[in-house]
Amino acid sequence: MVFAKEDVNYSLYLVTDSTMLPPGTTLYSQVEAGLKNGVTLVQIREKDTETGSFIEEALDVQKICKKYNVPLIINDRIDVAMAIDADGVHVGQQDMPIPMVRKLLGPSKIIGWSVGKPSEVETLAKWGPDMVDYIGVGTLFPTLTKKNPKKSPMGPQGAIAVLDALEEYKASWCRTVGIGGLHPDNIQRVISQCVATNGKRSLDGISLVSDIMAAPDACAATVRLREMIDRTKYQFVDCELNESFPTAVSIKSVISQVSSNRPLVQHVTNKVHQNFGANVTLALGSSPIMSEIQSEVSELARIPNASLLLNTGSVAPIEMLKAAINAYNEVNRPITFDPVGYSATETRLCLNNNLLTYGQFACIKGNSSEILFLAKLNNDKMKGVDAGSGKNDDALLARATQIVAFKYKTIAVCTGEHDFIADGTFGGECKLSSGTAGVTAEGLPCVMIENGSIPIMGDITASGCSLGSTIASFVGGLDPTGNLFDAVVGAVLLYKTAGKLASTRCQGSGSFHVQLIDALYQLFHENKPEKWSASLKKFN
Ligand SMILES: Cc1ncc(COP(=O)(O)OP(=O)(O)O)c(N)n1
Ligand SMILES: Cc1nc(C(=O)O)sc1CCOP(=O)(O)O
Ligand SMILES: [Mg+2]
Repeated sequence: MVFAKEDVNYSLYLVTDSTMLPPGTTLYSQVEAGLKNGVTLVQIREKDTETGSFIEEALDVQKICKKYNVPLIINDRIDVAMAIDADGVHVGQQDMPIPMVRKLLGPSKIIGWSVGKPSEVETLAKWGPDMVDYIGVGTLFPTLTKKNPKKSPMGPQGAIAVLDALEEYKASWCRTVGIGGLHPDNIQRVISQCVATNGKRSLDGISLVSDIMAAPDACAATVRLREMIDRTKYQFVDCELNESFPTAVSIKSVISQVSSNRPLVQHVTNKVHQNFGANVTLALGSSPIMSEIQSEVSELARIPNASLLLNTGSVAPIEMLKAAINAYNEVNRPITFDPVGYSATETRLCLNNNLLTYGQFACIKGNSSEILFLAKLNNDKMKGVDAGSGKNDDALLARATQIVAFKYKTIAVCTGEHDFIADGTFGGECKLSSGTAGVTAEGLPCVMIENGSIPIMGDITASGCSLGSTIASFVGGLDPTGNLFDAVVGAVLLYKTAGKLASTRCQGSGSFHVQLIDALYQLFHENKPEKWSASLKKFN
């Protein structure tokens, strides 16, 4: 049987490995369980099997695939693929060159190629549409399955670079599957985030080994994977993600929800911010906990209305930070991410990029330098952890905010004299192949908040960090019917109004600290957003 290439369904692509079979299972039982429950493509990959046995196994797997009308791909071994008339092969950068593979297999067979960087896309584009039919984009996340890996994990941002290259080199025929460390806890985020910058394509499928091959119940594992892949809504927080334009009424509602729900706001943050952040949180009717204890993050995340503020000025070990991200993502509780001093040092850059790859954030907040760098629009080394030197125009900052929101499918906040807030969540929509239907960063909802400059804000410690506390309180206090964008915008409007009010009441930076907490407390409990001095306008 020859499968028409355009009919190949890459959505759930099982790659076999008999070295990880649980007791009581076989290569065939795992493959059949997968095929029965939604696997759409199979690759036999048995790196430690002699040729004779490999052919026998391949023939038996082929029989099962035929029962389910699913194509069979052979890993590495073109000779075996020819010998059993398989539907195609998958080769990597160190295997037989693609043009030779195509010459041996002929035009109708499916050829897959491992791709880890844009330059390899340029090569396949030069070969043209008759060579590579799909690419395995990886290694996305760390995995123990592939022995002596030659590539370090690329994360969703690395996959985006590969998708962008496919668009740049106009390789429209080439399909894509993500591979490497894919499991139910990250599949939806991968489908949601791995979108070409032009919005015109996302991954065509999820390819994996251990989640099925090592599963004691491969049927249940496949059912769960299939359900995750087919879900077109990535509800990473239990509140509304639909597009909104915040109003005084909607922000009033947010504050009422925060006030009645009294969220627990776990601060993992720098020492300078801890005390002031706790007092800001209390002023906002919320309950702070400054815990960096790894063993309790799961319990804290499960407390009703829990919210995590992850400020990477913290000195907590990265294992604790990752455990916190996992814990809150696992229960769909919001994480506000503040990549303090994002690029000030190599250490911070590496840490922040590692964490950005590791989890889904409800909000990413930064000053203009951090946001510009995250958006790759400004490679200037930052001056310390304060905003970089030089004045950036509003259009540039708005665009940078939209780019960050799009890249991480989050609410992005850029703070400065004017604040910019962009919503890149797409209402939680996530789909294989079609990307964001051509919607790009520039098309994202973006608002600008003005309130005149408040120079004294820069004369106290933790003023920027404490906006993070405010955002984390607001997003944590939402009801399930509350709107995430409303909460973030409301938090920034309140914080800026309080800063302006405090600056008129204080005698200097010392009293400004106190006045800022008083102003936050007063404005929050009054809950009259229509009277706030900070103004909001649509930036696009
Ligand atoms: C779907 C898919 N993607 C990538 C690979 C890796 O292939 P390769 O780089 O050739 O490494 P080995 O699998 O041969 O170890 C794959 N097999 N399938
Ligand atoms: C076969 C393979 N190729 C990879 C690549 O990056 O090219 S990663 C990988 C193994 C993936 O196994 P698991 O789903 O168990 O993480
Ligand atoms: Mg190979």
